[in-house]
Amino acid sequence: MDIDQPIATLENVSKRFDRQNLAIADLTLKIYPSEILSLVGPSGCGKSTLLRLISGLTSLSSGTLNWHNSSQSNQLAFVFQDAALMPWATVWENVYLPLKLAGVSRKSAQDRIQEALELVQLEQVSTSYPRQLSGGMKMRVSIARALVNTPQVLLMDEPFGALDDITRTQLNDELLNLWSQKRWTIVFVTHNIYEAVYLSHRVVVMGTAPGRIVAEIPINEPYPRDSSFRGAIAYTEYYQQVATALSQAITPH
Ligand SMILES: Nc1ncnc2c1ncn2[C@@H]1O[C@H](COP(=O)(O)OP(=O)(O)OP(=O)(O)O)[C@@H](O)[C@H]1O
Repeated sequence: MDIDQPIATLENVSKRFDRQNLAIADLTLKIYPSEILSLVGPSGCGKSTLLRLISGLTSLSSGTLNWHNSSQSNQLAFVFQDAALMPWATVWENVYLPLKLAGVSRKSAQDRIQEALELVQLEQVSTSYPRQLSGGMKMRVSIARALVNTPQVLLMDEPFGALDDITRTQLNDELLNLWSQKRWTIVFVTHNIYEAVYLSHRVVVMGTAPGRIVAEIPINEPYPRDSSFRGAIAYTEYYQQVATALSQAITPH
């Protein structure tokens, strides 16, 4: 695949929920293969709406969304902040759910579930129930459930927003480690600037009223990234760049 060619292009996209509420206005964005793209912005600027537009869960009011290889639009997986696991079902059963819904038998699903659980290092707890797991482990189950369908594009809506800082840092590292193996395209919504800088090739800063892009900040730091990046001056400088763009984002234009 040509990495200079976007896999998806949103052009002049707007989303209006009702007459008063223009959630997103005239937004243009290209998404490239295997990139990690973060969306940051003040509450209500339309980050989740944009993710839902990309996923096709919400329809555009105007503009276009093109998947340049039509099969890619079918290979999306969503991860939400709330792990949303079935409490009465084991880890294995929770990860099996998308395959079950797709009509895959338990026997045929076995290997894929095993691989997904190994990826997030949960194969030891496959027979545990969600109540027996920590918040970080629940989120890993949620990620395994997204990965079991072998998506090409992961849409993640504040997946680590409810976790403590140490667990978040750990899961950021695990996500990058998984990404280096699988090279999905990831669109990642977060309120945490450090997280956005650490993970991303590109941080897209959105502003409110109406929801729009105010800055795109490339993070020109090679992968693999680790704690040495977190301690680097460049990390703080990127943080400042994003923070400055964000402070402009909340000023009406
Ligand atoms: N289903 C809906 N019906 C009506 N309005 C909606 C709907 N979904 C979102 N909105 C509105 O669209 C705007 C953008 O909301 P959205 O949830 O996308 O913002 P956000 O940037 O993700 O916010 P947060 O950071 O608080 O999660 C808000 O004004 C919100 O009230």
